[in-house]
Amino acid sequence: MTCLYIRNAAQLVTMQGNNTVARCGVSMGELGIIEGGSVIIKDQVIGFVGTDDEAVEYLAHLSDDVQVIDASDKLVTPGLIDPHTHLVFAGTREHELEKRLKGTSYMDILQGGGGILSTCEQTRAASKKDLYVQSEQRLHQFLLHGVTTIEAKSGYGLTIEDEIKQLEVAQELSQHHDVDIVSTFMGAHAIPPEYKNHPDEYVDLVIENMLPAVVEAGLADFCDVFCEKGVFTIKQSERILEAASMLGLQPKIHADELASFGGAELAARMGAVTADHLLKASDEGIKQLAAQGVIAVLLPGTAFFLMEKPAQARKMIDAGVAVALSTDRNPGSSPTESLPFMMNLACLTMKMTPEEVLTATTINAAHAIRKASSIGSLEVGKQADLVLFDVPNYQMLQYHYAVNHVDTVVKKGRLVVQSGRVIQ
Ligand SMILES: N=CN[C@@H](CCC(=O)O)C(=O)O
Ligand SMILES: [Zn+2]
Repeated sequence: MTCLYIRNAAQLVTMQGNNTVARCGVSMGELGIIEGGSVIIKDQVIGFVGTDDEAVEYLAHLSDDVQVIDASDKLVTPGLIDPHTHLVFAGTREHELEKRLKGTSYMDILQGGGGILSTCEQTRAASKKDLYVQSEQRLHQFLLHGVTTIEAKSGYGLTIEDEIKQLEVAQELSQHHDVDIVSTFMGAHAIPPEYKNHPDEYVDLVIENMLPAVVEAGLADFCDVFCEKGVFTIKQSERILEAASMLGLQPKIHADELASFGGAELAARMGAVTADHLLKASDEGIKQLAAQGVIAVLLPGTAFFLMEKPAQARKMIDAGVAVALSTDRNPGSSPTESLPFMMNLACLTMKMTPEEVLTATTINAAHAIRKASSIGSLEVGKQADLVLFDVPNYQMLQYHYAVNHVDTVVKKGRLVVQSGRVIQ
């Protein structure tokens, strides 16, 4: 057997420490850096993490062949994790950008039958094959940006068949692509046009038909709801998430994105795994998220692209909320796979530190999808997902911004990106 020896990194960001729960407060600033650090991978798993002198000693006792990757002028981190995407959908919505630039709001577009509903129309019309091919291209982009695991939501089907179709495509992609996918059922992403005048009947359909079908088919781990003024009410969101929890799906909430609506408070009350967006979260909501250990998944690219004020990340971190970051990849409010650019925006628009953004896209993002026991840090026994960035230190990722610094990606111990190109 051949093992992979990543040698002598300028900086090795391990995220070692107490990783039993998501990090909050000062521990979001602790990266567990080893200067001149090395990692040795055997059989998809990390076998050694330490200084290069220690690595040489460790290798002396191994009889395996060794493939060496010299990382001496590079930054090495855990594979980045994106805990909030709407990966599987058909088509694009560039015409909406022009409308928004001229003053029409995102919500006006949705309420006029466009936005999510126009993607829903295109997704319903698309074959599984089409959806697979379009989503696969997005996954390639994620990988090129150092992302090795993502969460992906349904929510552009809004019928049982079309929601299942999206989730099946995500499952097939996860089986065949190097990026791992964790799935979330989001039948409550919008009220479909056929239920426009009786939304509670759609909520009943989600609860009585869609949820059991999704669970029966084993297609999702989480359930999410777009809890927002003009979309799903607090009461409707609560009903759906309670029903989902009863069936074993863990709750997540699109909360307080466009209006202060009590979404953060609902997330805390329900013990949701995450509350996402939170641009308009109230002070009380922030306090309750901290008290209940709900992870805030912040999406600075969405605020940027919708030209809204970003979430109050500093206030949240100072209040003790554990923060994760994500692209929110979708065709309307965040058409990008660049998680590194989201990290830049988190620093530059929300004043998160370079240390905090790395925590938010590794170990805290792993907690946000309940995968922290296997990914999110470089520790012996964990899955060997790593990124080599062509920079000498972690601060450079935020300073030399909006540039893709990814050189090499290792997924489950295998080289999948080299010199910035996907290896087929
Ligand atoms: N806000 C709701 N859902 C997505 C946007 C989906 C879309 O516009 O297609 C979000 O998280 O931003
Ligand atoms: Zn979203």
